[in-house]
Order: sequence, then C-alpha cells, then structure tokens
Amino acid sequence: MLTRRTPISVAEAQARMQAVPLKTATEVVPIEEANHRILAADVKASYAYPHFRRAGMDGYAIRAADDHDFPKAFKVLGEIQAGATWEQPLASGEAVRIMTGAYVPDDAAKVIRIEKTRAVDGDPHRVKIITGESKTNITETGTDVKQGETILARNQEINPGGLAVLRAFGIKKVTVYQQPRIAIIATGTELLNSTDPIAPGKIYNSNGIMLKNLVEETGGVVDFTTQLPDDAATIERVLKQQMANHEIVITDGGVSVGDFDYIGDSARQADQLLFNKIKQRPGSVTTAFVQDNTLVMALSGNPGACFTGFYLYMEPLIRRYQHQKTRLQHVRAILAAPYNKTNGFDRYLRCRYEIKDGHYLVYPNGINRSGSLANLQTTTCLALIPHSTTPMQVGTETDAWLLPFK
Ligand SMILES: Nc1nc2c(c(=O)[nH]1)N[C@H]1C(S)=C(S)[C@@H](COP(=O)(O)OP(=O)(O)OC[C@H]3O[C@@H](n4cnc5c(N)ncnc54)[C@H](O)[C@@H]3O)O[C@H]1N2
Ligand code: MOO
Repeated sequence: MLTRRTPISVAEAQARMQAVPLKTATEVVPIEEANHRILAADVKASYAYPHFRRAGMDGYAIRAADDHDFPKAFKVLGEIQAGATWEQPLASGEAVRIMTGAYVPDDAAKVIRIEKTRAVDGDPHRVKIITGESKTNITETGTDVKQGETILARNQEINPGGLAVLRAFGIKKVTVYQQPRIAIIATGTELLNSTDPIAPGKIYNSNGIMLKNLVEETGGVVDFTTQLPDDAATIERVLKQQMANHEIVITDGGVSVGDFDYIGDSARQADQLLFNKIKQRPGSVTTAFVQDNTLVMALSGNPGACFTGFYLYMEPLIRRYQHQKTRLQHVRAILAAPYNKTNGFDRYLRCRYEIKDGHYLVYPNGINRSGSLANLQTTTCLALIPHSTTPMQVGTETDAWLLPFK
C-alpha cells in the first residue's frame, strides 16, 4: 500500500527501540547448561579456596622448627597423596612425603621439593634434605578466595572459565536472565524451501538462516521460524499467532511499498508504530511496532539491509533483554579505499577493517547494494558514509562499528 512515511534518523530509531519496556525475568539453570548465559545474581563462595592447606610441590613436609642447618636426615612417617588427609602429629626430626595438591599436615610449615632431597641407604623410612627452600611451597587456605567473597558478579556472561569457578565451589545451579524467545517470519512468494531445486524467479530464504543464527549468537532463543507466501490473510494470521506467544517477532521482507508488502499494513494498524522509514541505506524501510506488549521488528527482505538492520536495531534489544550492552564496538575509523556513491541518507557501508599504526582503517567490502549478499561472510564492520552530494574522500575519518562474531 502506498502511504506517506515520515523518515527519522538512525539515532532516533535506536532511541525509540531503547525506550521499549522489556519484561526481563530470571530462571535457575544447572551449570552444565549455563555457558554464555547472563548471571542475574551474585554468586558467593560458601567456603574458602583452597579450603585446605595445599602442597604446591612434590616433596617432604617438615615443621618450621626443623627448617635450618641442612643437610640433615629425617624420619619419614608416611606419604600423603592428593585426595588424602593426614591426622598424625609431626614431631621434630620427622617428615612426610607429600604430593602436589595434597593436604598439608597442620603442623608442617614447609614442603621441601624432592629435588633437594636424597635417599638414605635405600631406606624408605628415612630421607636426607640437602638444602632448604626460600618458599613454603604451601598454598594457605583462602589464598585464592575467602569464604563469603563474590566469585562471579551478576550481569556478566558466564564462560568456560566461570564454569570452572562455579564447579570448584560445588555450585550446581545458577540464576540467570531468561533469554528472549523470538519468532522469525520470512515473507515472499519467491522463497523456496531449502530442499527445493533452484527455479527461475525463485530464491532460497537466505535471510532466515542468517537471522536465526544472529539471534542465537546474540543470546536469544529462536523457537519458531517459517516462510510464508505473500498472502495477506496467511501473513496476518501467522503474525498474530506468533505475537500472542512472543515478546519479540522478527519479520523480513514485505515492508516496502509493493502490492504484496503486507507487513507494512500490519505496522500501520498497530497500537504503537515506532517507525517505518529511517534515513539510512540500506534498509530505509525498516519498520518496528509494538502491539499488545509484543515488539515486531520488520526488517527489509534485501539481504544487505536485513543484515545491517539486525545489527543496528535487534542486537542492542536482545542484549538489553539480558541487561547487557551492545557488542558492536564503536570506533573512529579512516576510509582507506574509495567509495564513490553519494546518498541523501546516511549509508552504513559493509566494510572490512584493519588496525594500522593505532588507527582503524575501513575498506568497502565488495558490492554494497542492499540486495547483494556476497560480502556478508567477510564483512567485519559497518562504516558510516554520511549523506552528502559529494563522495567521501579516502582518508576521511568517520564512525564505524566493529561487528561481534567476526
Ligand atoms: N517503488 C519502490 N520500490 C521499492 C522501494 C521504494 O521506496 N519504492 N524501496 C526499495 C528498497 S530501498 C528496499 S530496501 C526494498 C525493501 O523491500 P522489502 O523489505 O519490502 O522486501 P521485499 O520487497 O520483500 O524483498 C526485497 C528483496 O529481498 C529479497 N528477499 C526477500 N526475502 C528474502 C529472504 N528471506 N532471503 C533472501 N532474500 C530475500 C526479495 O526477493 C527481493 O529481491 O524495496 C525496494 N523497493
Ligand atoms: O532501504 Mo533499501 O536502502 O535499498 O535497503
């Protein structure tokens, strides 16, 4: 349907997205499933770490009072393996053979490394310590973490190192933010199923697999995907169904002014139309609306615009849902190769970047049309070409956003 649209700036569109209230909730998950989840509560140490005095070297544990006038011989009381404990008192002139990681006897003050000892006449019950040690080779209780300390602070993403910390303290479950569940609906009668043979006029739903994986890498859960022909009734029915079950629905295609652009119609009828025209290329038709507490992000069908639109509007929203900032890194960068096209709208150019002499250099990456997709794999940043009637000169400084997952 052809109606007038009021274009707004990218900053304004992002601000309107940012102002959408999100109902974030928490859930408890086993730590085996917690990698990459965002902690919603501080995790405290229920005991110190290490929680016993631990040998840092293989050798012989001795008392402080015996730690002088080497070489001298000691009686060996026995052996402590890692995992065992030791109750027997250690008297002067006595030593205990001890392994790295093992429990140190309470009255031992030092572990003399095995390299500094010799056997005495092949007698397993005696050892001669040749020289002393400056270090104790004992890790005292709580050296790493004191009891009650915060071991992992809330609002951070758990990673494999963090899982090691949790396991070390015997923690079985953690409270994390719920991930937003997102439905993705691609529209277009031209869309084939992945198993169909390629056919004239038809294309595969390349945006679908890209969006699904972008959402997942950003921390969302995609629990519904479909592709629909340009049939107003079908699109409306499926969109309504999915809106009833989701806080966020992403659509792509059908937001322009063509005869079959039905998503645009839904947007116009919504409670709250956030925007349906942005002063940007690619993806000027990118649309967002809220209805019954569901946000619908209608991205353009053009692959370049779909990709860019995801990063500019969806990525920050999915991150915010879990109390995280965007992972796009804003930098000042220098246009390092020509881009001669001019535009009435700001262009978010798909580029590759490198760092040279402390500067970010951005290189336009192949064909930058809205409908082109060959550069999507190798694009590592978006660089701003401000709207102008003259091309931006090579060497000009501009804003750029480094993309995550690249
Ligand atoms: N008369 C006008 N025509 C168009 C205008 C305009 O202002 N006046 N705007 C153009 C611009 S700019 C864009 S961007 C596109 C936006 O179109 P839509 O977002 O509505 O998308 P479609 O028309 O459905 O498709 C555009 C293009 O993308 C292909 N496509 C669609 N879905 C997929 C998919 N899932 N995977 C891969 N490719 C997809 C589709 O086949 C088209 O080639 O409108 C311009 N037109
Ligand atoms: O708005 Mo469209 O700029 O070609 O993607």
